[in-house]
Amino acid sequence: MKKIIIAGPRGKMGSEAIKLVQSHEDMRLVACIDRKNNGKKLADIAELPNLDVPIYEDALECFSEIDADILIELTIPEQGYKHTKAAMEHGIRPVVGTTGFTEEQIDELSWLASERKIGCIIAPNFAIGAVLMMKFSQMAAQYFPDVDIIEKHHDNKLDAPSGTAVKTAEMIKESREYKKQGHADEKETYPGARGADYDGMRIHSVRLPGLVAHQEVIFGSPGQTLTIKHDSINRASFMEGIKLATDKVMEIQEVIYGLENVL
Ligand SMILES: NC(=O)C1=CN([C@@H]2O[C@H](COP(=O)(O)OP(=O)(O)OC[C@H]3O[C@@H](n4cnc5c(N)ncnc54)[C@H](O)[C@@H]3O)[C@@H](O)[C@H]2O)C=CC1
Ligand SMILES: O=C(O)C1=N[C@H](C(=O)O)C[C@H](O)C1
Repeated sequence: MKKIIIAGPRGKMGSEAIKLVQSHEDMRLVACIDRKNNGKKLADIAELPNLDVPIYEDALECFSEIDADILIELTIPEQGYKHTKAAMEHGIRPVVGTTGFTEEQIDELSWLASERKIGCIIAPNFAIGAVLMMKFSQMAAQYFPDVDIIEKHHDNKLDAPSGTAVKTAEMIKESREYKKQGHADEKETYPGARGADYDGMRIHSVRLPGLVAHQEVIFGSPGQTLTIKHDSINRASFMEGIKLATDKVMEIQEVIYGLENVL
């Protein structure tokens, strides 16, 4: 039985993750970390399930008092990093969905995990379809070095580009020969028109109400284009990946960055 703490229980992902834990007999929710409601139980909060599970505002207090195996981290970048680091320092294995961590932060967490010999999984996207979209894009980039990534999300998203777009670009970089795209003399009439530059390829972030999480990777070469596209139409799409990660994180003693390394 894996004892689980969820950070961000009132969020769109956190509330879905509570349902995930409740629906599996090999997992038990033992606490939540929220930015308010300290000392209350989940059952005291109208929008949360009727569970006798304590809520902590202070992650350190939670990790010291609660006997847990895994932290499922689904909050915001700055806080998520602190929670992840502190969890490992308390012997609790993080499964991190929160995006927006810097490369340096991921390196720091990798070092900590190796030193403490504790597992941690950081996955910018837990949807299996999104992982396949990234893998297919990595394959295609071998033959099509000209590529634009267009990610589209709801307008409550804090980080841009999305964690998925960053991971896609990193994976493409591994198989694509460097190329600075577009016209050598091109100029932006309005700054940002050509998107973010990652290793010569372009990333565009769309933020609109009504969207959930969507990405298109468009490749072009003379006379043809190839589009690889994935849509999450609701947050249930991420739950199978979170479940896989909670199983895997118990077996490893390092940071795994990306669900493609778990499947
Ligand atoms: N890896 C993946 O597959 C996915 C990752 N995400 C990421 O997960 C994170 C959460 O996404 P959503 O649930 O959509 O956002 P949300 O805005 O609905 O929820 C975030 C929650 O974090 C809570 N929070 C903020 N500061 C906190 C603190 N100091 N302590 C505890 N809780 C705090 C907020 O109260 C809120 O309930 C984001 O970073 C998002 O990019 C989202 C969807 C899928
Ligand atoms: O904030 C979101 O919603 C999502 N965030 C992740 C990201 O940044 O890639 C995963 C998914 O796209 C949903």
